[in-house]
Amino acid sequence: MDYLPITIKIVSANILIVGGGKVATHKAQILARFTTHATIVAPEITEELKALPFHIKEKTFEAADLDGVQLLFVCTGDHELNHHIKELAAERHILTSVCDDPAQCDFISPAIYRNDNLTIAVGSDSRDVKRSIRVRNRIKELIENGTLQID
Ligand SMILES: C[C@@]1(CC(=O)O)C2=NC(=C\c3[nH]c(c(CCC(=O)O)c3CC(=O)O)Cc3[nH]c(c(CC(=O)O)c3CCC(=O)O)/C=C3\N/C(=C\2)[C@@H](CCC(=O)O)[C@]3(C)CC(=O)O)/[C@H]1CCC(=O)O
Ligand SMILES: NC(=O)c1ccc[n+]([C@@H]2O[C@H](COP(=O)([O-])OP(=O)(O)OC[C@H]3O[C@@H](n4cnc5c(N)ncnc54)[C@H](O)[C@@H]3O)[C@@H](O)[C@H]2O)c1
Repeated sequence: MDYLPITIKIVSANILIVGGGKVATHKAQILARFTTHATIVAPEITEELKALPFHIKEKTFEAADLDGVQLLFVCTGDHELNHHIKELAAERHILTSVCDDPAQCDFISPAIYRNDNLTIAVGSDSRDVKRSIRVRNRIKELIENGTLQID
């Protein structure tokens, strides 16, 4: 077991997503359920991502974009670039998740079910993300059809 499940207070954290494609959009949509305070940097950014209440920097990533960042999602489609950004972030001790390389992740995003203040987060230590999503969906269904009581 390499990963400790914890919940992090992010309301005033400096969060950066590098990348503006399918995966970055997906991560940002989940993030937007928890905060309005994040920055996106990428030369091409989807319309769905631009519609979120985040700070958009439509440009190529530079090392200076990491200044002051506390939590980083590296989500470009370029494996080498992702690796390079992770190295820059490590020098700066920034907690980083790399979308295409679980072994490089300092943290991993679980599949989340949220009901008021109750959060159920399902993870597989990065081994089988489809299983995490499947189990989260089953729990959600059991709660929503009344089979699993949470009150
Ligand atoms: C749960 C969720 C949370 C979130 O993202 O916030 C999440 N991935 C989600 C979606 C999703 N991921 C993938 C597909 C396409 C599946 C398909 O092919 O059909 C979809 C579905 C979609 O996009 O709809 C594929 C995929 N995922 C990773 C890789 C790279 C690799 O493993 O090498 C590849 C393969 C790329 C490839 O090979 O092409 C990596 C990671 N994905 C994780 C989390 C972490 C492990 C969590 C755990 O411990 O289980 C980890 C390790 C790192 C991280 O990202 O934190 C979120 C669901 C949110 C929700 O439903 O609410
Ligand atoms: N972690 C996950 O949940 C998950 C899920 C599915 C896929 N993936 C992996 O994620 C990766 C990204 O996939 P995608 O579909 O989002 O790719 P994509 O091609 O849709 O998007 C790539 C993004 O990277 C940006 N980019 C490229 N060069 C850049 C630079 N120099 N600076 C800043 N941004 C730059 C582009 O502008 C674009 O917005 C793939 O390797 C895929 O295997 C991860």
